[in-house]
Amino acid sequence: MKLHLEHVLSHFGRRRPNESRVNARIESKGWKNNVPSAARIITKWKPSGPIEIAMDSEHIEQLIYSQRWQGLTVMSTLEQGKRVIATRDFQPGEVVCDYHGRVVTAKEGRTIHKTTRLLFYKNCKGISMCIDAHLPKRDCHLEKETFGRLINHSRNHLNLRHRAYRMNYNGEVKDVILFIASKSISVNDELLFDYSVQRKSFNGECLKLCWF
Ligand SMILES: C[S@@+](CC[C@H](N)C(=O)[O-])C[C@H]1O[C@@H](n2cnc3c(N)ncnc32)[C@H](O)[C@@H]1O
Repeated sequence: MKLHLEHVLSHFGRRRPNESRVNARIESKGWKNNVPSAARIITKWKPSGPIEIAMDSEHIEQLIYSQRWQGLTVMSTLEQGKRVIATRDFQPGEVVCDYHGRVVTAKEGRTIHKTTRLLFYKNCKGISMCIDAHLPKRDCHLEKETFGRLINHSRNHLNLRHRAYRMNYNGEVKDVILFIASKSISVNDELLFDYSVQRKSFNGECLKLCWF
């Protein structure tokens, strides 16, 4: 029983599964005896293993591809526009969602348009790159607006950290930005990350922003 439990827990190392995923995993293994219930496995689950392991996870790959990240909803307020709100708890270290868009060089990113919804990062070779998420929907999931591009900024109250990883995505090795919970996130908490810009960034343009 313990071995089965540990096996399933490690399979879902960085993202809490739902019951149907746990049951599918158990079924795929063909176990007949000493099988813990899906509910027990989910209760025992906590983020485990190096985050790099999540990159080999079919579970995370499917969530990125389908954008069916559960546990999140979008709400709007007049002052802050759209905001991404948690509808379930997330534990520190859990993958919450990704920043989804077209991967371009940072140079290209700076020339396309000067709006927000561009996330600049360095890839594993140290090259400056950019995820361009200005389009609300991507070819790969036309019916879904992605969550990552709607997450607001906070330096002092952030609950997500973001980092670029390489992973197999739709048959290719690609850069993917994952948002990981940096602290416990409770139901109704707004998701927030640090955009890594300062009030004086962009020649002081941010000084004028009331939300900054
Ligand atoms: C990536 S979008 C985030 C989603 C955005 N709220 C929306 O309605 O689409 C970035 C824009 O959101 C707004 N924003 C970001 N963080 C904010 C905050 N802490 N308070 C108010 N507005 C914020 C700014 O207008 C910023 O240009």
